[in-house]
Amino acid sequence: MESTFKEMRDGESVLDLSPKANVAGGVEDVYGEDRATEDQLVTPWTISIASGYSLLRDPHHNKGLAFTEKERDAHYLRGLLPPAVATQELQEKKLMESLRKYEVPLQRYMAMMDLQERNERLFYKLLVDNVEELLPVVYTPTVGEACQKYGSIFRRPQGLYISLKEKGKILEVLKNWPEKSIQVIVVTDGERILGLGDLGCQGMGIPVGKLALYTALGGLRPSSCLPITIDVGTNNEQLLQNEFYIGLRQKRATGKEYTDLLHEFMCAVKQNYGEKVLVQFEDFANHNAFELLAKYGTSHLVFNDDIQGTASVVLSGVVAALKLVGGTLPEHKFLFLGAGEAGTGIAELIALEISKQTKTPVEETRKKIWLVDSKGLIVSSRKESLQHFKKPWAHEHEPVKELIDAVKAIKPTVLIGSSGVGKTFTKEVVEAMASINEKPIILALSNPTSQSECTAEEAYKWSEGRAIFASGSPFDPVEYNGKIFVPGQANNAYIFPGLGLGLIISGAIRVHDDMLLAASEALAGQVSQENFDKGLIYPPFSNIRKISAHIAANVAAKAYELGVATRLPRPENLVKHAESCMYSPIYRNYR
Ligand SMILES: NC(=O)C1=CN([C@@H]2O[C@H](COP(=O)(O)OP(=O)(O)OC[C@H]3O[C@@H](n4cnc5c(N)ncnc54)[C@H](OP(=O)(O)O)[C@@H]3O)[C@@H](O)[C@H]2O)C=CC1
Ligand SMILES: CC(=O)C(=O)O
Ligand SMILES: [Mg+2]
Repeated sequence: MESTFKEMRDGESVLDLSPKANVAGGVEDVYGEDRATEDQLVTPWTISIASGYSLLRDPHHNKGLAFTEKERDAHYLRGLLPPAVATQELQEKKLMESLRKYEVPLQRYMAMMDLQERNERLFYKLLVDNVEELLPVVYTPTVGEACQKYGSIFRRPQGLYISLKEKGKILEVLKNWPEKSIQVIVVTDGERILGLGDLGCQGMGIPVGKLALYTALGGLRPSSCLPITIDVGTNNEQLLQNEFYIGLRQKRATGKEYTDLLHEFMCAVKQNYGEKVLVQFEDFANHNAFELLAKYGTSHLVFNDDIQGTASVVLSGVVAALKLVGGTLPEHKFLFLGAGEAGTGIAELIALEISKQTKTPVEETRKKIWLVDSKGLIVSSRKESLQHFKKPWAHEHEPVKELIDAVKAIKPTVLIGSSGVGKTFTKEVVEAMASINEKPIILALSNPTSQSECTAEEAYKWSEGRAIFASGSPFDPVEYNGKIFVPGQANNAYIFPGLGLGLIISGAIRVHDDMLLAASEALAGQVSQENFDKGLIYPPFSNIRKISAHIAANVAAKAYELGVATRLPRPENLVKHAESCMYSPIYRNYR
């Protein structure tokens, strides 16, 4: 059965620039943030959606026990629900209580995914209101375990799967997706999922999780977000042998077969959604990631979260840390363990910022930054055999094999872990940093928690409480010598939701490095004295929607300044505008 009813829906309206809806025809504008396009201002929203039993099974519109008596009458729900009517707040309380009873994180993840499938608004209400508690459930570290076990826990498909079988038909596949006005795509090919390696098709947990954050943290509409996994096979033998594996059972396609499929995908995306859809590359292996970004960066609105988002968040953390450790950015010296996407991406953005501050060529400012890969310190004698993204970091120095020797030789003030290998910041390494620096900055970025270069407790204990520490996955506060130390989370989740929102509200058609710097500056500007007093270099995630609005505003302002914004005229107050565009998960009233 189908009924026609009017609601103020989070349709194509949210990110349009038209004035607030005051729609004739009685649509209930109960929530201030609802917006409407100009068309809708003329024609009242009247949409036909399922009613009765099907309405209860439609996650976009289902409200469970929160359907009012009137709604139960109007939409054929009588008898399909028990008599009690609950508020969204009561539903939220009940769900949080039951989530907290699960002892196994993966059970919490599955409960959250079930909720997303059952009642989307309630899912986002929980996530927005309990972000610090639920981020580790829907995101790192638990999403890592979920991807590893994705086949076993698979119930209903989420997102779009594009495999080699769909070669030549990708446009048709995109058209199968039920939502038409897509604004952000997060796509992976599953080859480097967090620090867990090649998880093939099971990497889908990552685009799904990242896009949940786009909505909860950045206010993008759920219906405008599309998670995609491109399946070209996997080289993970364990998965290939696993009877529950959900992907293609073959080794990864490479070379022309791979690039042709990706090219067909990128062309189909532009053809189907236009040039203003943001494509976020996520967790590709570095041998493809840099090339894809370079190849499509000039023709599409693309962003690589691991290279660019991470760079922006880490630069922000380091700039904020200067308030605690003193000195200017150009006065600091950086050493990385890991010279891949994250490591070289961060290094390049720091070098760019120093270059802007000192008006020195970036070739010069790079000399303050050193990287160690699996073969040791990157030095000029290795230049010939290095991958292209490492070459700019091959400075004059004698070969050094071990990290500890590199720390002693380079004497960095900032040590950044981006290797994907856990426990590599040993006691000796942290002690060496603490002997060189009064307040060493130590960032263990690798995810999930098992791959963190060291724990928060180790960083504080081994540095005798002097380290300024942050990590990619969250750690609890640590008590050391009677003092509580609160570690921050240096994760690109601070940046991509706000950056994406800024690109969308300005209608940007390209991503530019200056936007990453603008995002970074906005984030650093949100760290309060109270945060600094606790040793934090990032603001708490509980303020993330406000933080995202500031990031979005800075990014949009840069887009207008660079002439790549297409939404005109430019709103005067971009922060307010960003806030007013954000999706609210509060239930709508139906009539
Ligand atoms: N906190 C955050 O927001 C983010 C965290 N990350 C995390 O960073 C990690 C790396 O990601 P990414 O840069 O994309 O991965 P890449 O594969 O691109 O790079 C990994 C780098 O680490 C080096 N490496 C591997 N093993 C060792 C070792 N034992 N000793 C020294 N170096 C080693 C590799 O060396 P070689 O080149 O010689 O193989 C390579 O240079 C992952 O765990 C990921 O989860 C990534 C993005 C964001
Ligand atoms: C956080 C993230 O993007 C990663 O670990 O890959
Ligand atoms: Mg990533």
